[in-house]
Amino acid sequence: MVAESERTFLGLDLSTQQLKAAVVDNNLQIIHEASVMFDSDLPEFRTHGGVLLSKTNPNVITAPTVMWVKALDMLMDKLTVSGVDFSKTAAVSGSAQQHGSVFWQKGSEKILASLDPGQFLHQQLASSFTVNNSPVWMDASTTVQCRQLEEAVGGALKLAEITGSRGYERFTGSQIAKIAQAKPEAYKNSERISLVSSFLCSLFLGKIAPIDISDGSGMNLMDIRTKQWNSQLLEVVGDNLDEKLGSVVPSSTDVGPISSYFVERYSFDPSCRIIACTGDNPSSLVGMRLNEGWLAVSLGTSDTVFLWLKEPKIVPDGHILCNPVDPEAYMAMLCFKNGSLTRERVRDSCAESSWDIFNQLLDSTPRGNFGNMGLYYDVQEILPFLSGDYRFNKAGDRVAKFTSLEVEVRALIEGQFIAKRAYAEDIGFTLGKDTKILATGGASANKAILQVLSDVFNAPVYLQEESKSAMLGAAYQAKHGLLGKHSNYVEVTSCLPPPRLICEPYADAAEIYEPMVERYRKIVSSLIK
Ligand SMILES: O=C(CO)[C@@H](O)[C@H](O)CF
Repeated sequence: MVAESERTFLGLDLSTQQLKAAVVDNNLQIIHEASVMFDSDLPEFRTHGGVLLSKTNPNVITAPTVMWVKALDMLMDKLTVSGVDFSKTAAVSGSAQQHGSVFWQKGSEKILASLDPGQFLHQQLASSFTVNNSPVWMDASTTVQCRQLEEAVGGALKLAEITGSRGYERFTGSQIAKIAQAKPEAYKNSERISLVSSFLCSLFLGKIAPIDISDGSGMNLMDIRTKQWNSQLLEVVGDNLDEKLGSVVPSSTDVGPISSYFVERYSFDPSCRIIACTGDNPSSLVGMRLNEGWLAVSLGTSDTVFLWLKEPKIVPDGHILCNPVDPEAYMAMLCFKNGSLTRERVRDSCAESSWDIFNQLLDSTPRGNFGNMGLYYDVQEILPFLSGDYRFNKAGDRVAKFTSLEVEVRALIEGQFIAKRAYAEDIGFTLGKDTKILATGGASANKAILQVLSDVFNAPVYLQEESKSAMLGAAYQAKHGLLGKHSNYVEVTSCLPPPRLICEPYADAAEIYEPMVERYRKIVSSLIK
């Protein structure tokens, strides 16, 4: 057994474009990192952005399962060469792209349990999959199967109420249903079906690992309240699916000792424990150390709002997942497709493509923007389901353009954050005096934008420096899971520096933005109908 002060934790993130890992010390400080980029480090698989695009159907998007296995072989060698002493690793956990699925060939569990430490994993597992190219989250070819799942339980809202989301093409239930319908032999010969996260866990465990409740919430198959598979939905998807999926476990579950393969090949201590792996978004919540009362806003190409919820409220286009650190709580994900690309479009058209000019224009207009409001969508938005630009003046009339560049810039930023607040409140987030906002993602470097975020939510905004929140969340989860039930995730991560306070709301923020949120809701309902 490794001494507490000496022990380390290994966290991995099997994302769309790469497999990366961090080794952290007992104080959760990174001491080693490595990554394998699928496209450039494994060119023999000929992926683009880590995936394969079908030549016949642009909606069919997969990834070679064995590529992920070979990437782990390479990653472990990179970590070994960089001097990692795996004998000190007390626990391992991982995160992975959500919704993807891995179909294990009959007999593969026996192979996993008796791997030869003298050979690479990929050499021994090359024939262990009935579906060689795993469906991944970018696939959009399962609309028929989405409707089948919705009809099975009484409609889209009912499916959302049971599983946390209405039917989505990328969700695993529809993907498995498509395999069962289009490749019945492959489905029949699959002894187990994993998510990408539980597949990664299986490689370290030396047997098929259970699906965790948080990533399991992204399948349209699991009841998020009972944490059990919904039998009506499993029946619609395929025969004996419950046996193929196995039972789910809480996300910080210690699922067993590390496989002897890793002990003998990489000198892990046999006492090293494997903690359940989970989806990249739940793992990001862990890595951001999100807690009750906090709301995280990831400002990237698309914007994502992460919420910690005590109880779920269902909105037709939000995602409710079981919480990865507190199995009695929930988390929500609200995805807004029109994020940084739309901010850049307005920057280019109003501010000569300069963020400095953009920020000057933003700072030169008052909070509330003289009563003007705007909604800007370059691509079909999810929340709300709209595309195009919509501008409204103080009188509430829709106008083709605003009177000044400054008004346009502020209308964009206020409109984006007012939408986020409206949907966060709709899904059950209660804004109060203890509310704190955690900003992350590329645009969180812009303080002028964060000030508007703070004013709209009437809450202080903190900055999450770390951009690798999913991978670090896995490393933190490894320690949290090892310490087991007695451990409190807040205490486990209390050794880390607190997020940095960036800005606080102006005193008039509440009186200005509360009416604007209500006005936003009225505008959207008038546009949607
Ligand atoms: O589909 C998603 C979440 O629902 C994506 O964030 C994937 O998890 C990215 F890998």
